[in-house]
Amino acid sequence: MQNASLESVFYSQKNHISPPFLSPSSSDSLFSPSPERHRVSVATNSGKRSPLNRFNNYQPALHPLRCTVELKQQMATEEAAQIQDPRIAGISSSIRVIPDFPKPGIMFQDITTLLLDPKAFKDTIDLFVERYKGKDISVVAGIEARGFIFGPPIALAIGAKFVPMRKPNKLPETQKFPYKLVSCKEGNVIRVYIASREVISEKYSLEYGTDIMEMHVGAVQPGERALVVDDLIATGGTLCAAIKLLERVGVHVVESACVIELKELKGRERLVDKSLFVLISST
Ligand SMILES: O=P(O)(O)OC[C@H]1O[C@H](OP(=O)(O)OP(=O)(O)O)[C@H](O)[C@@H]1O
Ligand SMILES: Nc1ncnc2[nH]cnc12
Repeated sequence: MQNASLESVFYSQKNHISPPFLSPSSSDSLFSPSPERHRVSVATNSGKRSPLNRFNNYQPALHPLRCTVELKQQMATEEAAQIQDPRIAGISSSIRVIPDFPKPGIMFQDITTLLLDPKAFKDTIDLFVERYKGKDISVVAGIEARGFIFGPPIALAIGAKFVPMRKPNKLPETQKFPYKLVSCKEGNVIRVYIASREVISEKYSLEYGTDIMEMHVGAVQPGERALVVDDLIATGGTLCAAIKLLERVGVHVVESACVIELKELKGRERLVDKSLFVLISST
């Protein structure tokens, strides 16, 4: 079997960059059980790295749920089949890492340098589009702020609408009927305030703080199939909040897609059985 040689391609790279990865725990029908599922092309890893790029310790992305004795053999086979796409090295080397931003101890993954590189940016969008085109996804939900950069071009290319998942108090709410007048027993008219149902919110925790995410309820319909897009998964709190918001209004989240995964923060574990696809994974 060609596993040995493929593994050596994987592990001998100086720039250990993980291949695109689909959580096998996904019960979704995004991909048919055909060989297409893990189709990728051979890695050359020839892209030049920026001196500021600290993504220097990559390894193949493994889903924690896969780490059982029973699945070891299957894992080895699947990992060997996940040959890197040559475009990923260029994308990885275009990302800058800023130490101690926004707080001491945080290695900030800055995708603005990826955006300055048209090839890396296009390759990033293309890799996602190739994965999601024809998968019956009607909603791409992008997370503020950096999900607003990657989400819209993916949505346009796959023929889906784009729904922004915003920071609090940014989405306009309908204020037309903030209350209704109701007669009570005594014949008095009282004012009953109605919570606006235009925007729903989820509070969540981050690597460096907490935040609230909001979505317009009417933007999506129950039963729609959504892809959640962001630049990066760290602790997974942000993606969890986005998935919760969509599921609260009856949307089926097919998968979440990020450019970067910070594996050491174990966000994938927090997603439990929700499928996650990333282009680049760091340890
Ligand atoms: O997996 P998590 O621990 O939840 O972190 C990931 C989130 O953190 C970053 O956004 P940030 O909250 O810094 O907001 P910004 O994009 O508006 O700067 C990043 O763009 C993700 O959205
Ligand atoms: N290290 C990091 N770099 C960029 N965005 C982040 N969001 C959470 N952690 C981050």
